[in-house]
Amino acid sequence: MGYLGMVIVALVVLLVSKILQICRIVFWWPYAVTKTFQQQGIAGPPYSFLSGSLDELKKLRKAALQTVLDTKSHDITQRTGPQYERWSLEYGETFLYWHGMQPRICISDPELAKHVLSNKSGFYVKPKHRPSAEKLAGKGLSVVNGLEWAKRRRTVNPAFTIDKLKVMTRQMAACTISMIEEWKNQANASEEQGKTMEMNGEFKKLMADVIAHTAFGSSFLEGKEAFKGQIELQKCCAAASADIFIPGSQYLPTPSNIQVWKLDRKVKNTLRGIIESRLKATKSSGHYGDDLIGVMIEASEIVQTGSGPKLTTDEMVEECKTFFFAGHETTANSLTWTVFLLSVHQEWQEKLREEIRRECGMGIPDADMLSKLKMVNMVLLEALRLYSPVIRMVRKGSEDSQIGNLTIPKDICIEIAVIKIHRSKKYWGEDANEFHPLRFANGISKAAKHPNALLAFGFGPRVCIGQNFAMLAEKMAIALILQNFSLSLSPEYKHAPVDSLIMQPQYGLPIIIKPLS
Ligand code: HEM
Repeated sequence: MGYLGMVIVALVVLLVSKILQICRIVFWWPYAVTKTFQQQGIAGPPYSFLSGSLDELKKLRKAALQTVLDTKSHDITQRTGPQYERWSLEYGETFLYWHGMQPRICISDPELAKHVLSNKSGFYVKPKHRPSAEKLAGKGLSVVNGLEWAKRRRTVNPAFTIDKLKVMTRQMAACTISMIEEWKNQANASEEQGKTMEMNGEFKKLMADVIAHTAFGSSFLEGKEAFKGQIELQKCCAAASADIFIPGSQYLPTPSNIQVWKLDRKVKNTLRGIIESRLKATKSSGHYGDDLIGVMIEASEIVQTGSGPKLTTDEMVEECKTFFFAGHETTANSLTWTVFLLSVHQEWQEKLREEIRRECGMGIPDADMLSKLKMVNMVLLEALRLYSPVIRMVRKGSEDSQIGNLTIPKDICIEIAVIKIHRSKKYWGEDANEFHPLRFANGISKAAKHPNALLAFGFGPRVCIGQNFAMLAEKMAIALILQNFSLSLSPEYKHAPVDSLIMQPQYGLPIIIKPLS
């Protein structure tokens, strides 16, 4: 056989092995996975070629989006996670479905969730995001695994110490006061009795402001510019996440990819600019600053003395993106749902106002005063339970593993249905779908029949690093708002929570605000 013949044979062998590999993934793998779980008594919606269960999922979501719920009903799973209701009814509490080509075991038991999230044996890692989602969240703390994750967590942790949070509380107050002043101007200029404001938009602006100030200090204006780009990216990614993903398609110059590339470049360049000018300023002043980039630069400087983890400028850029991605929409929406609940349950609005006046008077609250607002805390937790911004968490076993009675082969994703755990009657009682903040009177671990039934901030080593920050920012906002305004739900409001990566009100939250004398 000549040289050309050998090349042709090699190419044919390569082609055949590739075809076999694709057939294995596309045909054999779904069959084998389904069989493995059937043998363990686990069923689920049937697998369709390439799209898995996504077509059915899309249909369920589309139908759910047409509905509007009763304002007083907090039983929202039918709208925000219709697949959980339908599939657990048809196939049982634990079921298998296909997120495209990716098999997912869906669990809704807090003990199983605890096992996965505590990750004691290091088995369960965060699965790789689709490339579009990676552009959004960055390749920062919330997505990396293993040693890289440990290094990032160690580096960013000092940004959330009590001392740093106290400094940040003052910035939170300043941002919230500027929002309140604007509301007062608008309410006073309004000829009606009370002014209608769309709260979800207001709280997104507020949280962008708070995070820009706490992350970038004096460079907050440039920071806000970067975040604007990231909000645009989020819209592109939310649209892409429901579609089938074809590996490699992210490199094709399609109009949506080109838009994502441009936005990503803009966000990164702006953040790089902020970090580089801070590096220069730090060299001349010797001060790092109390904000996130100050903390990260300080951590990188320690490196040069050889005793700590090094973070490059690009890694810092990724962490800034993560900080915004993980903290902005979550906190803004958590605040939105709290205000919604306080407008529906007027008696609680009164109770909180009394507590705020008692502990903080009419002055600007500080971190110590905020820590005394027990009832505000309970209401925030109940809002996080009923309207958890993060409705699911996903992990992947890097080895075969055992969860309860189930053997889960390596590479199968485990989806924790937070929304279902949060309203399980088995753990929360018959009033699981009702607003009852006093269930948290003795703390989170005593509120339900399982100490870890509240998973709004996750659990285990990867628990939300910003949870104290978020609770402080929310308490500050609630305290200042209730000191100054009474809130009632506008008749225009449509109760339509939607899962758009983060749970939010589909048509916003119009609230009538009346200044208090
Ligand atoms: C009410 C507001 C918030 C909610 C409900 C929330 C929820 C969560 C949840 C559920 C996780 C765990 C995800 C998982 O295990 O898969 C998480 C992780 C994370 N959160 Fe939050 N979060 C909030 C606010 C914030 C804020 C304000 C920040 C930053 C300022 C932040 C930064 C992060 C980061 C960096 C992670 C990843 C931690 C790691 O993987 O080590 N979050 N958050």
